[in-house]
Formats: sequence, C-alpha cells, structure tokens
Amino acid sequence: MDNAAISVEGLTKSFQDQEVLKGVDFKVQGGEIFALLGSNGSGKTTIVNILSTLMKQDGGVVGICGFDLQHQPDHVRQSISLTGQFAAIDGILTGRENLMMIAKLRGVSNPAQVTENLLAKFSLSDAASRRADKYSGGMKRRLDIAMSLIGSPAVIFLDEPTTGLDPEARMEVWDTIKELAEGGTTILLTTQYLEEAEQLADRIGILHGGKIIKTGTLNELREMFPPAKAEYIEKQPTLEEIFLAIVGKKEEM
Ligand SMILES: Nc1ncnc2c1ncn2[C@@H]1O[C@H](COP(=O)(O)OP(=O)(O)OP(=O)(O)O)[C@@H](O)[C@H]1O
Repeated sequence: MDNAAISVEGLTKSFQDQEVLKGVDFKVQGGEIFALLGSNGSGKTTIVNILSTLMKQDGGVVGICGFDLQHQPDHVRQSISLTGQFAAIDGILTGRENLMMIAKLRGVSNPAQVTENLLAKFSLSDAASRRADKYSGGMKRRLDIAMSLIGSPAVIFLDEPTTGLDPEARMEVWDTIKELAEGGTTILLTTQYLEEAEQLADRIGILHGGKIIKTGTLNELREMFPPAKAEYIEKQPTLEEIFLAIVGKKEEM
C-alpha cells in the first residue's frame, strides 16, 4: 500500500446482472481535492458508498490512509467522514445542539469548545441558537459539513455537496470546501456539475462506462484539446466541452 490518502485499484461492483463498476482505478494524495465526475447513474455514489464502508465491493483493493478497506474497515471508519446528498441534520435542534450532539456521540474531549470553533469557522455563530430547519439551504449544507468534521477526519467524502442549492449557496459551500483542503483535509467529491469540478478540484477523474477513463488537472485535460480559434479570439475549451469530447470519443471506440 502506498502513501496516497486514497488508493483504488481494480474496483468492481455489480447489482444483480448490472455491472456498475468494471475496474475503477485512481489515487488521491493527502490534502488534495479530487472530483469524481460522471453522468447520472455512472456509479459515483456507489464508489463513495464502498469507500466509506457502507457497501461491500465485489473485487479490487482500496486503501484509505494506509488502511486496507476490506481487512481494516474499523480503522478506515475512524479516518473518514461522509456527507451525502441528504443532510444528517436534526431540524428541531438548533445548529449548536446538532454539533454538540455529534461531538458527544464521537466522544471528543471538549465538545462545547469544538462546537463553538466550528460555528465560527462556518459563519454560523449568529444563527447558532436557531432551529436548523429554519436555515437556508446553504446554511444547512455548511452545518452538515461542519458536523462531518467533528473528530478531525483525515479524509472527507462529499457526495454531490451542492445538489439542490441555488448559485449563491453553492458558492458559500465551495468556499467552505476550499478552506478545508487548505487546512490539509483530503477531499473526494462527486459531482455532475462540471463547473463545480472546474472551481474546486486539484484533479478530476472522469467516470464513464464503469471505469475512470481520464484523470488529470483541468489544465492537463485542456491540453488534450487545442484551443478553438474563433476569428482573432482564442477560446479555452470549458470542462463541459472536454467532458463531452472524452465521453463521446470513448463511445466511438
Ligand atoms: N443498492 C442498489 N441496488 C441496485 N442497483 C443499484 C443500487 N445502487 C445503485 N444502483 C444502480 O447502480 C447505478 C449507479 O448508481 P449510482 O447511484 O452509484 O450513480 P451516480 O453516478 O451516483 O448517479 P447520480 O448522479 O444520479 O447520483 C445505477 O444504475 C443505479 O440504479
């Protein structure tokens, strides 16, 4: 097992006769934001569910923070946290109470201090005494991410962190995610928004047909496609154009 924070080799998974993952390979280094980009139903959530020990793989080897997923799932669980498409918040509790509850459940040594620090870090101190079901979509998602940070996991999985949010709330969540990575947390996020991958990711993996068909930084992916020239204006291809070109090419092969 190498030093990568996340290392996935030959991951396979089928549901009945539907082969969803056909040998997925990728690595994420510590402190990196890696975006798993794929269309609806391509298997992004399946990968996150397997990596976060919620679902068993059929084959392949996964290492998280040096622990083998199949043989050391408890160690893996202690190193990670997952924020899914549906927030884990209890709406009748305040923001502060939600954080305190998780801090106590996870047995952190100073739950009140951890709670106040997280409220401040996520700009939720002013709203801390309000019921969480009265929060805006962006505030709820920020609270959800704050809750997932209790216990300082080394790796965070964010499954479609901004699905259903309006553009302003999406930008708030993006800022939060960028700050986390700057603090050294490794982040694997799934998204179907190309702009999200473009904004956040150090590297992007394109999941298509059950495999990661391309991995690279946005610039590396861009270099595969020469800039399109329109009259005298040079235009860089957008990630959307790159994605469609890669996925389209793959289907022709
Ligand atoms: N528990 C399950 N039982 C049967 N089929 C499943 C199960 N979980 C996922 N699938 C199927 O596996 C495929 C991949 O689903 P998955 O949710 O991983 O895709 P996704 O890329 O996350 O999609 P989305 O962007 O819509 O969330 C889909 O065809 C889905 O119907």
